[in-house]
Amino acid sequence: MVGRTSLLIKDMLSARKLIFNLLTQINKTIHKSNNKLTIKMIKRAAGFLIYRLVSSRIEYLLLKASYGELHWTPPKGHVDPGEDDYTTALRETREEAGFTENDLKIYKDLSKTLNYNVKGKPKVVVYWLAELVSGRDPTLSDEHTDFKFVTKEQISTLSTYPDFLEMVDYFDNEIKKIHKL
Ligand SMILES: Nc1ncnc2c1ncn2[C@@H]1O[C@H](COP(=O)(O)OP(=O)(O)OP(=O)(O)OP(=O)(O)OC[C@H]2O[C@@H](n3cnc4c(N)ncnc43)[C@H](O)[C@@H]2O)[C@@H](O)[C@H]1O
Repeated sequence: MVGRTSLLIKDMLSARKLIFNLLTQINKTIHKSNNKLTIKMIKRAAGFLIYRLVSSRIEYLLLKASYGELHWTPPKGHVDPGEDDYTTALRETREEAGFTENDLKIYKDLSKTLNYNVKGKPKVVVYWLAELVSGRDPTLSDEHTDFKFVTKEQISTLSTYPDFLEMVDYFDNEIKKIHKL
């Protein structure tokens, strides 16, 4: 009896481990606290930190959301089921700013991933760096009411999230190397 019980417990533990691994693979996080397992869906989004050069000044594009806290972010949005991050970044940038690949020089090898919580749920956002080469202004959708091209210093008046500002710092240094500024 004792042997059968310990076998059963062993089976349950392996089953739990199997479920844990499977759920992790399908993009969920599992948190263990007070011996209880809770599962949180991870929201995933992708976009581009778009900059333009005006003489040798670097200016970044931010869009003002028409909902919620009316926050400012680069063009980005949720990854649809079956879509890869890069395709999402292109689609959302086209939908939110009207820019296609023809408007941009995309640095596919330069990307940053931000991890933060929205309403208690984890969110992952992948940004690639892209230069606006067409010189066009964005065409906004109804998700945004305004846009601004701002310098790195001015960004902190529109967004105060430390990880976002660190990312801008990182890209700013890369841009200076690319253009030998
Ligand atoms: N409150 C709301 N009311 C009505 N409709 C809504 C809504 N929120 C979303 N929607 C709908 O969802 C759609 C947007 O979807 P998408 O356009 O597909 O996705 P998104 O850009 O990732 O959404 P969002 O702007 O919410 O994301 P962010 O992480 O910047 O921002 C999400 C939150 O995280 C905060 N945040 C942003 N960056 C952060 C960071 N680095 N660290 C911590 N928090 C951050 C923001 O301030 C914001 O509070 C809209 O069309 C709208 O219909």
